[in-house]
Amino acid sequence: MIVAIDGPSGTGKSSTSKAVASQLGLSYLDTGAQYRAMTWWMITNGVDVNDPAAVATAAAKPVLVSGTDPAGPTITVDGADAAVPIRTQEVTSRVSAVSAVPEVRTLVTELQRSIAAAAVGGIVVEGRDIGTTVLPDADLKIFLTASPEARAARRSGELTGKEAVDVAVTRAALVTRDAADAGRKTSPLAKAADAVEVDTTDLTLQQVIACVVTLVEEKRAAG
Ligand SMILES: Nc1ncnc2c1ncn2[C@@H]1O[C@H](COP(=O)(O)OP(=O)(O)OP(=O)(O)O)[C@@H](O)[C@H]1O
Ligand SMILES: Nc1ccn([C@H]2C[C@H](O)[C@@H](COP(=O)(O)O)O2)c(=O)n1
Repeated sequence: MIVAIDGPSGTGKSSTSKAVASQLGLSYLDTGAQYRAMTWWMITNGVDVNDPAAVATAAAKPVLVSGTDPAGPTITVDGADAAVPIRTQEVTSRVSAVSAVPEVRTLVTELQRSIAAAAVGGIVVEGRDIGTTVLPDADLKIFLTASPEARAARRSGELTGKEAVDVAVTRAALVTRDAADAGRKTSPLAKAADAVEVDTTDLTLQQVIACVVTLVEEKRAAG
């Protein structure tokens, strides 16, 4: 059972995918974490992320390793734990530029396919182009959506103290990132023609998880 979950930022892909994978005994892959890890490596190694040729030349250098246990997914770069540094604002603001470079996408897509092929018990893979490009033969494809207002409110709720930013600022940042991800030439953020769209705006996370679990079980029963 291969489940592809795509959608814009903050629609609940990671939370839903991890919970669904845990409940159903499947592996879990966060492909956004891989693009973030690539971006972090570029920044750390002084590569100009706004220079696609420089990014393309460097893309094969970092060794990315993803752990696929949904109870504790991991990501390392050249053996170093990258789980925390890939979530900084600096990485978030630069990841769309790095992930738009075709050479980066070719390498990361190959890695994702090899991880999915090795997950003999099945896997939930979440990202932007999983149903359209990475795993077009996935058994089930889901495309999560939510209004920009709902997504910004969710994201702002995660930040406290010094980190806290205005909801309007969060909304503007995620709309800008979605536009870059949907507008790039190579495997943009898109809904596959055969994906089931789930609008999560007015659903709780538990309702979204239950909905996706039901869709997977229906697919298994049919299949
Ligand atoms: N249906 C929901 N209702 C309320 N909050 C939700 C819902 N789904 C997810 N959340 C919360 O919204 C935030 C973003 O969720 P999550 O990280 O799963 O989204 P995402 O689509 O993976 O985002 P990104 O693509 O930016 O990584 C989290 O704090 C999560 O707990
Ligand atoms: N399959 C994917 C997954 C992610 N990306 C890019 C675009 C996102 O802005 C960025 C970070 O993803 P997130 O951690 O927010 O899910 O990575 C992509 O191009 N393709």
